[in-house]
Amino acid sequence: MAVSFLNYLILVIICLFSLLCYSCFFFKKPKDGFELPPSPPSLPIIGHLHLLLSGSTHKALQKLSSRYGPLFHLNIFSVPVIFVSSASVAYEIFREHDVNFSFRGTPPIDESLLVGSFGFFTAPYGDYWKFMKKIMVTKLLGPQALERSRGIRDYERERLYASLLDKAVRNESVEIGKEAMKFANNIICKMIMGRSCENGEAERVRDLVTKSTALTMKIFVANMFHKPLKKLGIIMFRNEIMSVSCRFDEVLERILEEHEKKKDDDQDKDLVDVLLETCRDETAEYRITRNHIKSLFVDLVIAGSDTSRHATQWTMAEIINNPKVLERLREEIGSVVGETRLVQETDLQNLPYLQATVKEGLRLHPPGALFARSSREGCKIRGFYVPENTPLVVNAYAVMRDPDSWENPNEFKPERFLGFPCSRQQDERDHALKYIPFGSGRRGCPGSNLAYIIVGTAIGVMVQCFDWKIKAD
Ligand code: HEM
Repeated sequence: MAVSFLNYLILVIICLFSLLCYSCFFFKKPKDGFELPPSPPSLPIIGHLHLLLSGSTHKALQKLSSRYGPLFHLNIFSVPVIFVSSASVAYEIFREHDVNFSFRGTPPIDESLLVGSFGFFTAPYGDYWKFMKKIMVTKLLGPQALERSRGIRDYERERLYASLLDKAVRNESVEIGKEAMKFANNIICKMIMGRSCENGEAERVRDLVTKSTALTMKIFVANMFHKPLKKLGIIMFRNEIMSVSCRFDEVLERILEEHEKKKDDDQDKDLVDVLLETCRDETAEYRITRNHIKSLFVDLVIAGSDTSRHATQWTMAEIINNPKVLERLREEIGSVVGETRLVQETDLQNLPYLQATVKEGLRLHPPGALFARSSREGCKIRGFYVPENTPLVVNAYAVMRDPDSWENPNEFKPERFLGFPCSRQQDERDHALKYIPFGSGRRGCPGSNLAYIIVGTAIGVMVQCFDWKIKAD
């Protein structure tokens, strides 16, 4: 459905482009002596656009990389986009050009709370990003902040167990994705806005996260084409994106007002309280507005909920299809936790095989299979030229299935993450470079520790307490 709509839209764009002189959209020519990375033959006007329209873009791009190498480019109309598909090229970029690629390009719709210009995700690497990252780590995602919010996750873990038990007793089928989404979303909402989440707001937010996730492809397309199309006065998918943004705005305005009504001497401050204080503080290192707070909230729930859902769902599917893995997980949990209590997040450090299983699930099925950056300045990679302001997409799916880096890359083998008998540190370093489900460098995911806890405990509970069988359609 989404693809046919896209096809229609692409046709409209092609017509527009053929009517207009598009030479003004051409990127600067490569610097003397250096060429762009290799590229497949392209079609007139649309360039390689058709290659990106398959259902599984990351797989289509992986195929192209086996033909054109780990660093190649595609032209979308006349805009070159660079693609990275091997651990060694990704390593070169994150180690030698990390600052230059710590940008994500300009957002398609400035005023939107969804990937707009107030957001953290889209913020250029600079003062605002550094200021918000510090608050995010100290108040939400760093080790001490995670320790303070453990009670929230314990409560949600019990609720997950109760919900699964209820269905099991009634012999009902379970949609793992739905349960995992609810679990992750409740945790993230409560960690950010504390009690306000209890008045049914979490459900409304979850519904909006689902709508935003469904918009992902359109946002990606809007992002790619907004530069040339803006010149024509066209902003793609504007109405749909703004409709979700406005609904987020309504929910979030209510939450902010509720926080403002709270007494000042309330010691129990959540992230929203801290950000509202910063908003009022005229001497703050960086002056933020209500829109910055709302956009950060939107970024965090979108970045954290659906990714955790995806990881839990796929890892459980692999476990159910690999009975030996399931058996070993049960044995490990049984020997560490026993049968009289529910597995909890403090157990995770003593459950290496469960941790390895989650890592392997993320390797084979990364929720962020493609993540995008943009070059601030022109630079040289592997002898090729990458012009300034050029989108660069890292294919984490291809990097983590690269046969040069992984033995039997398409097999689900959690054992590959179990300790390294000799020269441990060097092996661990090598692993870190080719294992990028959370990206890498300055703009790498700040929520990876929380994600491991959410996915690890959800899978722990599902494996410890229930038998699973795939329902035939
Ligand atoms: C399994 C779960 C998750 C996966 C696979 C994942 C993956 C990613 C990836 C691939 C990126 C882009 C990294 C890059 O450009 O190098 C990212 C960015 C980000 N993630 Fe996650 N993520 C997950 C969970 C979370 C959670 C739980 C949160 C917080 C609640 C979160 C917050 C963010 C933020 C704020 C960014 C933007 C970082 C920046 O631009 O500086 N993520 N994530």
